Amino acid sequence: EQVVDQEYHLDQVSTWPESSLQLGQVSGLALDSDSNLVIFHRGDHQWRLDSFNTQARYQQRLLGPIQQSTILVVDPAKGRILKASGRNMFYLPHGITTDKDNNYWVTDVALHQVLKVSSDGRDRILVELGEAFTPGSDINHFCQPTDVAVDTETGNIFVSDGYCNARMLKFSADGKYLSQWGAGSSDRRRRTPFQIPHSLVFLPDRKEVCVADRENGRIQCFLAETGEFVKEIKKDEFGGKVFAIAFTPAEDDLIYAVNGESLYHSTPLKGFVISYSTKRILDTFSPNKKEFKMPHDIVVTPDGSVFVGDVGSKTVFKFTAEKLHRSV
Ligand SMILES: O=C(N[C@@H](O)C(=O)O)c1ccccc1
Repeated sequence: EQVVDQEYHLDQVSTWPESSLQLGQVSGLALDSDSNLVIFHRGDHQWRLDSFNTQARYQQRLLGPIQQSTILVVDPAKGRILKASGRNMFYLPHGITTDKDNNYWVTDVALHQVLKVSSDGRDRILVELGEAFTPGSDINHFCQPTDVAVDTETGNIFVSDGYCNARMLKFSADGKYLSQWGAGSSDRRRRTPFQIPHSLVFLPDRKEVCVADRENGRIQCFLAETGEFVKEIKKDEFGGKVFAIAFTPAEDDLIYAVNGESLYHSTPLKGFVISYSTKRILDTFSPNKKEFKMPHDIVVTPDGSVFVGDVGSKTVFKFTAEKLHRSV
C-alpha cells in the first residue's frame, strides 16, 4: 500500500462533553439542520444475549418502554443538552437519521419498526412502518431493522433490514413501499448476501446509498434510483467487520467508518477516513483517553469534527482534525 503523505490526523477532544450526558448504550448518532449532534441511546435498557428468543421476538416487553429521554440534541462544541425527547416510546433504539425538516427517522430492533418522529418535543409519530414487536420479511414487516438514510433529493428513505433479514428497502417520504434488494454485485457469481446491513449513508452528489455490510466487513454502494450495485470498499485493515459509515457533503470524496470486534483475531477498534474514489485509507483514529468498546455509529460535521457513539462504553467520543507538522 503506497504511503499516503498525511496532512491531517483526527485526534480525540478528551474534554468533550464538558459534563456527563448520563448515556445508556449509544446506538445511533445524527446531525440536525444546525449541525447539532443528535444522540439516540438506550437509557437503562441493554441489548443482551437473552433479549430475543430464537424467533427474534423481544423478551423484555413487560419491562415497558425506556423512561429516560432517548433522543438528546447536544451542541457539538461543548456537548450541552439543547433538547431531550423520546421518553416512554422505545425498547431497544438502534439507528437515527434526520430529514430536511429535522424530523427523526429511527429504528427500534425490539419493536422491529421504523418510525418518523417529530422533533418539536411532542414525539408525534408521523410515519410508522412495520408491526410493533412482530418480526417478518414481507413489505409490512422488518426483522431488527438497523438504520434509515434519507435521499435529500427525492425525500425517499432507505431502510437497512436488519439483523435477521439481509436486504435494503426503499419507501417514499410518507411511507409507501417502492422497492427492495439484497447484496449487490454486477457479476451474479459474486453475489453474496448482506450479513447484517447495519448503517446507511446517502451521497447526495452521487445519488448513491451506501451500506455498512457489517459481518462481511465491507461497504457497498448502490444507485439510489435503481438499487443497482456501484462499488464495494473492503479493506483488510477493517479486520472483518464494518459497523457504521458516515459522509459530509463538505468533503465529498471522503467516507468515514468504524470497525468492530471480530471473534477470530483481536483487531484494533478504530475509525477510518477513506477516499471514496481511490478506496485508500487516508487516516485512522481512536480515543486516547478511553478505549473504544463497541463503536456503533459515526457522524461527521461540515467543519470536519467526527463523533462516534459506542454501545459498549455508553459514550460519545469527539475527534477533530489537527494539522500534522510535516518534516520538510
Ligand atoms: O450486535 C449486537 N448488538 C449491537 O449491535 C447493538 O447493541 O446494537 C448484539 C448481537 C447479539 C447479542 C447481543 C448484541
